[in-house]
Amino acid sequence: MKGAPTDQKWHVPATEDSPHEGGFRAEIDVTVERGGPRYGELIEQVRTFMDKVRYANPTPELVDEIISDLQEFNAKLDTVLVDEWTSPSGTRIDLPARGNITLPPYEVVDGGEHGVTATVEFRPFHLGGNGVAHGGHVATAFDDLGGMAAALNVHGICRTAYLTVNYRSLTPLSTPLMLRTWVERRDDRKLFVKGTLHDGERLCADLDALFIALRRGQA
Ligand SMILES: CCCCCCCCCCCC(=O)SCCNC(=O)CCNC(=O)[C@H](O)C(C)(C)COP(=O)(O)OP(=O)(O)OC[C@H]1O[C@@H](n2cnc3c(N)ncnc32)[C@H](O)[C@@H]1OP(=O)(O)O
Repeated sequence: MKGAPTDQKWHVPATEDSPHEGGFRAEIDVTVERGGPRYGELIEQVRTFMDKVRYANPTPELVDEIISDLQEFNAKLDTVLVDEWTSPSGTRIDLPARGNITLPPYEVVDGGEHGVTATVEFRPFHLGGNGVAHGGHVATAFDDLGGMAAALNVHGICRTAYLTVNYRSLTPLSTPLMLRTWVERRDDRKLFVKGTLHDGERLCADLDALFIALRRGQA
């Protein structure tokens, strides 16, 4: 098996309280409570673990030991799996990147119909090569924060139709960067979104994207 796990049950069926099956919910059930007060520390430990894995050259014995520890952690989490809408990872709006472990951690400093401004710091595990960020992770940050600008503009969830990132200069790791996104033009359900990523005064990348506002109940 390469590239994706095929032996996992990822699908959690909808219930009456969570009638989302087959769809992309129009609202996100955000929270500052699920997972408890130390949930952010858990996410941070996971990110730190990924940083270490990216740069470690472990002995085979240490690999055996860590696999065994991870199997124990995974068995613990197997007992508390829920659906994507109620998992704190992605819905904890009080945490960087809503506690979403898959996103580069960002902190929104301003957001509204006019756009979003956030600080973002690519972690050591976001390495592309030669000590700088992988372009795909830069695109991920733009997708999420571009999508957020679109969502705030229409007060509803939007989907990416296209996303063009121009890489203007290298994007450093472990450095607070400034990411801005805004809706430049709206044409009914089409939101033309622009964005920039800066390291101080230096432009690292910019964004040209189209997001489509979903119709109610649209998958
Ligand atoms: C606190 C919480 C924060 C919440 C913040 C959370 C932010 C998360 C953001 C993450 C966003 C994602 O990654 S979403 C995942 C990545 N994206 C996807 O998987 C999308 C896959 N594609 C689709 O599902 C679909 O193609 C859609 C939804 C994009 C569009 O389908 P549709 O709804 O049926 O609409 P459709 O009629 O086709 O298109 C509507 C209009 O847009 C135009 N259009 C559509 N696609 C394109 C295109 N690629 N390039 C040009 N134009 C296009 C059409 O010509 C049409 O124009 P006209 O004839 O009207 O003029």
